[in-house]
Amino acid sequence: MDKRALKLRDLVVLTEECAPLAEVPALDVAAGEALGISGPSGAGKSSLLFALAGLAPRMRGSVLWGDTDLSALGTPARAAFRARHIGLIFQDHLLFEELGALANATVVAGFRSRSERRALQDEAARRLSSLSLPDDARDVSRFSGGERQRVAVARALAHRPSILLADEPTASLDSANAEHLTQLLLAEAHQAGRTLIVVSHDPQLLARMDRVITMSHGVLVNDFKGGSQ
Ligand SMILES: Nc1ncnc2c1ncn2[C@@H]1O[C@H](COP(=O)(O)OP(=O)(O)OP(=O)(O)O)[C@@H](O)[C@H]1O
Repeated sequence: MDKRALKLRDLVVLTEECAPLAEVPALDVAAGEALGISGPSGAGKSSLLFALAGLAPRMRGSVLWGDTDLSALGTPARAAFRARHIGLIFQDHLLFEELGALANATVVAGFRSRSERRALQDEAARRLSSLSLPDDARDVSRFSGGERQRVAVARALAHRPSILLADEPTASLDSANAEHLTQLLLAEAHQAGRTLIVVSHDPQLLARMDRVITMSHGVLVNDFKGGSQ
């Protein structure tokens, strides 16, 4: 796995109609760092996270992951970069309801060669098992909220991405499961070297990040060092 630092310069995330959603003049995140994004509802946190994944409707400025500037890529190249380098945990999971856990966890297989697909399948199965999810044939539509969350986590990690982006990952979890997921995410950053960026309202999760930035009214207003454990 290669490691990817993030460098944002003069970033403005825009709607289709070119209205500003989030602005970040400059931000640097080291490879393997755990960054939290906090701020009130509607502050532009998810819009920023989507831009970091190359999913913003429009953007100006640069989003450099290592030497790749996402803002300079067209839609297919962004999708290919995402499939190879980014693991995404969405706020509402965004699973394919009619598919099982393993099929959901291997959705990027279409971007892979045959030999890579084998490795992806193996890693997805290993992740599902370590998250205590049986590899059964049930559609995920029949899964509980906590099980769905764990499928989303397995999917984000199955292709061994260098970048892990999570939107409110602990929002629907009880405190024990939230703590378990927090530990898992931090281990992915500090032990595996994945660059971790998490949007959250959860003060316990944010307190564990290496650094937290705060968004307000679509603008980055604060950037401070936290105390991860
Ligand atoms: N594609 C879009 N077109 C128009 N407006 C949008 C679009 N995406 C987001 N918005 C608006 O931009 C604002 C910021 O949304 P965003 O989801 O980034 O906020 P947030 O800080 O993540 O909020 P929350 O904490 O409630 O999830 C909101 O008012 C939202 O309705």
